[in-house]
Amino acid sequence: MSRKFFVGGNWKMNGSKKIADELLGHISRGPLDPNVEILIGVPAIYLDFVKEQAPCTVHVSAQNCFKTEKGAFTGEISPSMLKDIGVDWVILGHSERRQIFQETDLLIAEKINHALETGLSVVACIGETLEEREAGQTEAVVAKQIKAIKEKISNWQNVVIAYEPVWAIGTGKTASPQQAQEVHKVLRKWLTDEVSETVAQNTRIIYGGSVTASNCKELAKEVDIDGFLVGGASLKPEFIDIINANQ
Ligand SMILES: O=C(CO)COP(=O)(O)O
Repeated sequence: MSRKFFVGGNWKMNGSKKIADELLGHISRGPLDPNVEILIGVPAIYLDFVKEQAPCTVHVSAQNCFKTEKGAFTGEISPSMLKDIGVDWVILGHSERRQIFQETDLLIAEKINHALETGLSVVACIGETLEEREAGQTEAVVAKQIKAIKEKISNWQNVVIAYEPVWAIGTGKTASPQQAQEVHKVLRKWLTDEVSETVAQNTRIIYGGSVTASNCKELAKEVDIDGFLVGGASLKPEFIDIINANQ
């Protein structure tokens, strides 16, 4: 199994130049496990600033982008603009985009396709709400979300899947290692059945939702958890401990 552990920090709409300097300071001082691929998802306005200073081993990522190269789409940024400033990654389909900005499965899939075609790598987020979980629909919901993506893309090589149950995001209520593993396993089986065994074995499936320094080690032990997408704790020094969860 060759999946490199992957830890992303999603700053969401937080930070300032001063805070970015501080966070980059923590990351630069490390120590960072060399066997971990690291990403920071930065507000678009600070991408250039952060890119200038981040260690070259850390991927600097956008948190969103649109589905076309250019045009009359006021307020949007395109994958080719990201490439133009040297940003090679984007987080797409985050539940906050889905819920607050009403992004649909189809729009997200189109964005992922265009980002990949432009040469970006993508962290593609999926996950069920509390209501859906309580109704026993978790597997059906994540299958529907991943299917929408599959229908628009042909190459999974530059895709990391982030399973982020909505009820665990920003709530302090982490999925237990067993709960997370169960869904990751379902997703890997889905990839085996619907895409290929190779894609299933090679695609990282990372977990997000109230990951902290104190719960990351237990989560990291699960066979199908290949890393994390971290919100709140990525704005704190403990992000380094989460990067090093496997040590
Ligand atoms: O949404 C998340 C990462 O994208 C998770 O956020 P929290 O870690 O703050 O729960």
